[in-house]
Amino acid sequence: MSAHMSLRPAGSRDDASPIALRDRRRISTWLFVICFMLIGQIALGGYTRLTGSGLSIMDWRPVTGIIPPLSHTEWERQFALYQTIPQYKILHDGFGLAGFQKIFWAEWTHRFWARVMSLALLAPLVWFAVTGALTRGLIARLLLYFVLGGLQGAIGWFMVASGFDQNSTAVEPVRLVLHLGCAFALYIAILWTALSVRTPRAAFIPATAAVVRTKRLVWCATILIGITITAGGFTAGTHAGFSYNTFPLMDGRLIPHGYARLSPFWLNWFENVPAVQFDHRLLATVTALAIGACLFAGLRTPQLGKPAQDALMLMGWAVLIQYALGITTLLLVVPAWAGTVHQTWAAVLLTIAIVTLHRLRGVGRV
Ligand code: HEM
Repeated sequence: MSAHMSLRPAGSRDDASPIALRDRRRISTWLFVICFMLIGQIALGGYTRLTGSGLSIMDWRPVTGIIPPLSHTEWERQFALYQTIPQYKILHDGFGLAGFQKIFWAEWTHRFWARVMSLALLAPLVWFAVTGALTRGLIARLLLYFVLGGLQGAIGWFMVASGFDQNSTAVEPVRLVLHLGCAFALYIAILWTALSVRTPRAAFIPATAAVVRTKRLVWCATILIGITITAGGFTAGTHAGFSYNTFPLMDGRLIPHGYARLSPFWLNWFENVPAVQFDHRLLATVTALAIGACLFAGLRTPQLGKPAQDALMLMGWAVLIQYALGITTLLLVVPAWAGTVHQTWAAVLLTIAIVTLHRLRGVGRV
């Protein structure tokens, strides 16, 4: 927050925002909590997928589904349903009711957390709206996020349903990526709103050539993070992390044998395991280099100001950690903990990139 704003008494309105300062703090803190909960949900989603738990609840009851089985008969009914799908026979055959309950609770917790989040968004939204703390524009935007959250639940079900098919033992990779991509898109939107409510007035940064170049680089790096995350979704969806468990070579070669096995060529990027894994490695490397370029340009440009430079430094550390987590996941052949941390840290890296872009909003703006 700028010194200009902090000099104003609590409850006063800043020129750039019709919302009172005290309310802005409360509203943005609430939205940051939602963001934090969303990162938790991304982690839970990763854990559910990596433990093979995602197909354990075979019906979709958005409201009453909050109640887990309460009797032995109901547990048996749910288990019997699960035993009819191919995944049970291939992945979990003979694991008994206790084994089923374990995977059930993972999926149930993922769905439960989604319901808790929707309440955590709706209840304060109604309160803030009724007490006049929100502008009409913000109410409309937050209601839209609520609806999109519901849609995300429906997309989740659309993904899960693809795993019940008689010919499949897992969900369709494209649907997995859709579910993951929409989660990240909604997360970015809520985070951006939270940041903008907290700091409606962007700090002025002179639009020198070096500043403009750095901002463009940060945009490129952020888009690359998004593309690498999508490629990570296909890596997870096709189970590509379970082969070629060496780095940097894949089966002794830089570009794996059989990269272009499928025809038409573009199909390899989505369905061909060696190509999918190679692409994710390559994109991750290009992303890390792009962030390195942002740092190189940004740290030599004092006009950017300390907040933007600090964010750039964090981005550098975050991508190094993410790269190392990716290699760890691969070399250890995707244990649930490593895959979950790798997926969750992708959200942290994206968060830092969005915060950096937000701090660069004021380039050329007086
Ligand atoms: C900027 C760097 C990176 C980003 C943003 C990133 C992002 C992601 C994401 C989001 C996923 C999970 C997608 C999902 O669960 O649906 C994933 C999966 C994966 N990534 Fe990365 N990744 C990066 C670097 C790397 C590197 C360097 C490697 C290894 C060389 C790697 C190996 C893997 C593997 C093996 C999986 C599949 C794990 C599984 O089945 O759960 N990643 N990545």
